[in-house]
Amino acid sequence: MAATVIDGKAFAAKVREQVAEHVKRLKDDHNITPGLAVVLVGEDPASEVYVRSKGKMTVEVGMKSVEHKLAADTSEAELLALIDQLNNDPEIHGILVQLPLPDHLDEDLVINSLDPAKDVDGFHISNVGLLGTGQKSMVPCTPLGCLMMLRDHHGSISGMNAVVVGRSNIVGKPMAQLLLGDSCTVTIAHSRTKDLPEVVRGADIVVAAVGRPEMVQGDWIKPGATVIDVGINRIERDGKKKLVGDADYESCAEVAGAITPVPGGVGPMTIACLLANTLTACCRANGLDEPEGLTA
Ligand SMILES: Nc1nc2c(c(=O)[nH]1)N[C@@H](CN(C=O)c1ccc(C(=O)N[C@@H](CCC(=O)O)C(=O)O)cc1)CN2
Repeated sequence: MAATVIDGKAFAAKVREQVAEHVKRLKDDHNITPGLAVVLVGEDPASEVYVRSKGKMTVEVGMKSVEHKLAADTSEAELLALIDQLNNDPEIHGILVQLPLPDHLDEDLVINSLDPAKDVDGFHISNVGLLGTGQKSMVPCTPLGCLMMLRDHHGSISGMNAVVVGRSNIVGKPMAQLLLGDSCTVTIAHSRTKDLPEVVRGADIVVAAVGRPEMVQGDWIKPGATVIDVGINRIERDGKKKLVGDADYESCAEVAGAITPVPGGVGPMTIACLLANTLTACCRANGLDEPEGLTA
């Protein structure tokens, strides 16, 4: 039987609608407008597209959007000075530094210079520690989006076996923490895991976040399992450019119970969750209740 396709694009639109309703209420009841600052260093074409969409969607949900586009040769000191200015700006509740950064900039140093309360990417070491210890934190957008889709599809994922294929700080590790927080039995696997197909075959939930085009194959999937594909890989096939995930969609969809497509699955949820996180950061900064259903 063919898998149910989890429509991330439609789900993300619903999340953005909910965010917009909360933003309106914040304005009407408290005269507060959440503000998001996005910092882009350099001219990576994909990053430029993502930053443009973030700005557009921020404005669409009624928030204040600020974009800082810096030259590729911006020094670390200049970038840190801008972050310090944003950390101290009361109209800015969320700050995001678009990744990847040019090689001469120390990503960890830059991320850890953000005010953790404004770190809407959830990459600051304080937020990583808070998430790892089950405390209130800012949660990385892509894993949060995956969790929301899983909760929506399954209701509860408690007790399910989840295998996260990939161990990045941005997706794999926080994803595993979130699944554990929802009482899954979690395995973090990766490209060097011994007998990876057999490990994945034990999973009720497979999160493919390994960064290798179409690596997870249909015969690795337990019949009826849910496949969440985080990969975004631009490949060329039959002379045509194509966007594919880290799971081989055709073969996995034949066996899985549900699957996210690429494009139109996890990707759109990333920006929707960024907006949700900005709203959450704004509510926390103002001592207001957090929006229900939009946090981990
Ligand atoms: N500071 C950050 N940098 C990066 C992050 C991040 O979460 N924070 N994630 C990615 C890029 N990214 C957002 O920044 C992002 C990637 C993909 C999508 C998306 O909607 N993808 C579409 C396909 C779009 C396309 O055709 O290229 C989809 O999957 O349907 C949104 C945001 C790295 N950097």
